[in-house]
Amino acid sequence: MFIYRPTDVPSTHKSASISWAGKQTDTVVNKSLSFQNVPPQDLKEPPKLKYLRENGEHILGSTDRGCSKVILNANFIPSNDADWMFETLLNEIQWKQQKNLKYGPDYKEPRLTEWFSNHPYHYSGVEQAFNPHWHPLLTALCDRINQEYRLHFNAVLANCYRDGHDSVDWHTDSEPALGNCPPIASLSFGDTRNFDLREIPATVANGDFTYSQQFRIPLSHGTLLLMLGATQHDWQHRVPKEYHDRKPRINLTFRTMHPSR
Ligand SMILES: O=C(O)CCC(=O)C(=O)O
Ligand SMILES: [Fe+2]
Repeated sequence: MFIYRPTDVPSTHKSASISWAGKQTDTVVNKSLSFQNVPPQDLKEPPKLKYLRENGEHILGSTDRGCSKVILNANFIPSNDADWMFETLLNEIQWKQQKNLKYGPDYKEPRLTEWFSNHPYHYSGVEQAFNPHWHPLLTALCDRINQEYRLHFNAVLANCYRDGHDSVDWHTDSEPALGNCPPIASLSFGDTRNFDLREIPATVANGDFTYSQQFRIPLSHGTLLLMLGATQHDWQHRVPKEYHDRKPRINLTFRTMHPSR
């Protein structure tokens, strides 16, 4: 790509002397226009949003912290089981709308949540009290994920998105209590919603994500997504609001709490 800039170019012609108001002028300068090549960094195109839809492991990227990757399993819960699980969780969890003090004293999160763990959880302006009263279905799902993927989850944040206006903004799940490079398992039920990931630039100081790699993963009924390696340090994620109607969706994010940290 080129950028158009006018430049002063001395005439290469042996110009005839020009007389103006009785005076001779010897130098003729042509105001001409030329195209100059501009250094590539000014012209970088923002990377295109890439969709991840295939089951299996996807490497997002790698930094000195290590590799960031996700594992997608859209068949983790067959749809007939996912149907009754969704209804059970929708009806039997004590959903509440939390305040998020990061955005002001009266700001309420645009979704409903409930936290299950022997420990309280504090994340970006929200305080979830400890709640050891796990729903038996959550215990069963946590045990199954721990066994199949050899993980040690002991906490779950349940999210309910009532419609397309509910969302969660860009964030990482990297609170100190989750330890270094925490694995997170996310299990979805109900309507499909987009799950976006964007790379945190090495120089994040100005908060400019224009040139960050970005992935979009549509998460459907019964889908398990594991976020592993350095994903919580090097990538942010969100569930954006939708312009079209969406039916309710429940998402369970399983985490490992290390209370001593
Ligand atoms: O709903 C989702 O898929 C993501 C939820 C999430 O990022 C969170 O609870 O931290
Ligand atoms: Fe998250």
